[in-house]
Amino acid sequence: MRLSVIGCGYLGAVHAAAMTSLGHDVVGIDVDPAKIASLTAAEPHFYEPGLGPLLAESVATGRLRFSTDIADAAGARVHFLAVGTPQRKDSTAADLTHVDAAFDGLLPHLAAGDLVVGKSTVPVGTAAGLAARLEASGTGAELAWNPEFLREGYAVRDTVEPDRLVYGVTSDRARELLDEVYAHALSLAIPRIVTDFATAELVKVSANAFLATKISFINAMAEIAEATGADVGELADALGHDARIGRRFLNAGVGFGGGCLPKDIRAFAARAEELGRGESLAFLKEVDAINLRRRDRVVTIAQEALGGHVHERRIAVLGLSFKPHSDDVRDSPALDIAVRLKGLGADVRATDPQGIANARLRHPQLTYVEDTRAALQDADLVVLVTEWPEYAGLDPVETGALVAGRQVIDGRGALTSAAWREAGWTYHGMGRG
Ligand SMILES: NC(=O)C1=CN([C@@H]2O[C@H](COP(=O)(O)OP(=O)(O)OC[C@H]3O[C@@H](n4cnc5c(N)ncnc54)[C@H](O)[C@@H]3O)[C@@H](O)[C@H]2O)C=CC1
Ligand SMILES: O=C(O)[C@H]1O[C@H](OP(=O)(O)OP(=O)(O)OC[C@H]2O[C@@H](n3ccc(=O)[nH]c3=O)[C@H](O)[C@@H]2O)[C@H](O)[C@@H](O)[C@@H]1O
Repeated sequence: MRLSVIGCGYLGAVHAAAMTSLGHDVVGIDVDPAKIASLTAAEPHFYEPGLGPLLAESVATGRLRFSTDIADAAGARVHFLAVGTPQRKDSTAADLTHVDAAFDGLLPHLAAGDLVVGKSTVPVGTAAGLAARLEASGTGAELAWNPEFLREGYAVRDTVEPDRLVYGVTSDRARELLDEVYAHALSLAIPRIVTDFATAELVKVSANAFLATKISFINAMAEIAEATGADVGELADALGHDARIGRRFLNAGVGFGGGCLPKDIRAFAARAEELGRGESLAFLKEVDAINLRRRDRVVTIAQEALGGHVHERRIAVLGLSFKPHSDDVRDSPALDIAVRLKGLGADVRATDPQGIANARLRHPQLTYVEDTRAALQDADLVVLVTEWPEYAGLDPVETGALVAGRQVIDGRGALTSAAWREAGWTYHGMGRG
C-alpha cells in the first residue's frame, strides 16, 4: 500500500523505514531539509540501533523516498502524522502547532478515500477536532488515531512487532485499511484494540503516566530507603516477584527523562484541568516532583562527597543521553546533572557513547570527552547517570587506578556496590545499601 509519513524524527523515520520493510511503498516528509538529505542518503540523523541497516535496505528497494514537499504525500492511501508535540513554552500543555501545520499542509493533497492516521501523542479531544475539520474540508478523506508505543533504543523491533495495536476509528473501512497496513503484526496475533478516538488518545497518555508513576513510586521508596538504611534494589526485586506488580520499571535512580514521559505527564495533567478534572490527575504533579528531586539529590550527594568543596573539583559524568542505546538528550537527567555540577564551578568531564553531539548543541559550555578513560582520569568523583553497558561493566580496580579520588555516585543502580567497596571506593547508591 502507498503510505506517507509526515514528520521524520525519532518516531517517523523508524516508522517509514519499518513500513517499507513490511512491503509498503512509503514517502517520508519533513520540514527539515538536513534530516531529509540525510535520510535520502540512507543515513539516520539520530542513533537508533538497527535503523541504519533497515534504512539502507528500505531505500535500496526504491519503495522508500523522502521529501520536504508535502505535495509528495499525494497519491498515498494512508497518511501518518508523526510530528512533534513538545511542551508549550508558556505552560505545561502540549504544543499542537506542528500537528496543525502538518494537517493543514496535507489537506489540499488528500483524495476521497484517503485515511489520515494520527500517531503523535496528543491531548484527548484532538482527534475529534481534526476529524471535524477533515469532514468540513469536503475531501472525502477520513481520520483514525493510532498511537505509538515504541521505546527509543528498541524502536525498530517495537514498530515491527508492537505489544499491541490501538485503533481509534469511526468506520469499518478505516479499520480495514489499518489492518492492511499492519498485516504483518496481525499475522503474529499481536493484540489489536479497536475503539473510539478519545479512548485511543487516552491509552497512549495513560500508559506513559503509569510508567512514570511506577518509576516515581520506586524513587519515593529510594528516598525512604536512604533515610532508613534499607536497600531499594533488593526492595524492587522483592516487589517484582509479585506478578501483579512486576519488576520492570522499578529501577530507582536519577529518574525518567526523554522527549516523552516528562512532557506527556505534564500535558495530561494540563488537559485534565481544562476538562475540569484537575483533581483526577493531581498526583501526576507529585510524580513529576519526585522525579525532579532525584536530580537535586545527586547534586547534594556530590557536594557532600566532596566535603562541600565542588569548585574546580574534577567530576567525571558518565552518560548524557536520557537512557542507554539512544543519543536523545531531551529532558535528560544525565545532562541536567552535568550542567548543574558545572554551574557550581566543578571541572566536569562529561562523556557518552552517542549523546555528545546533541548535548553539545544544547550546552556548549560543558567539557565533553569522547573516551571514557580520559573522562575518568584524575577525577575526584565519578557520577554514573546513564547505564550504558560500558559504564556498568567498568572494573573498579582499573578505574580506581585512573581517578584522583575513589568516590562514585551510582545514579542508575548499575554497579555492584560490594565489588566497588572492596576496591576501596566510597559507593553512593541513592537508596541502595
Ligand atoms: N520518540 C519516541 O520514542 C516516541 C514519540 N512519540 C510521539 O511522536 C511524536 C513525534 O515524536 P519524535 O519523533 O520523538 O519527535 P521529533 O522531534 O524527533 O520528530 C518530529 C519531526 O517532525 C518534523 N516536523 C515538524 N513540523 C512538521 C510539519 N509541519 N511537516 C512535516 N514535518 C514536520 C520535525 O522537523 C521533526 O523531524 C510526538 O508526539 C511524541 O510524543 C510516541 C511514541 C514514541
Ligand atoms: O511515548 C513515548 O515516546 C515512549 O515513552 C517511553 O519510551 P522511552 O522514552 O523511549 O524510554 P523508556 O524506556 O520508557 O525510559 C524512559 C525514562 O525512564 C527511565 N527509567 C526507566 C525504567 C526504570 O525502571 N527507571 C527509570 O528511571 C529511563 O532511564 C528513561 O530516562 C515509553 O516506554 C514508550 O512506550 C513510549 O512510546
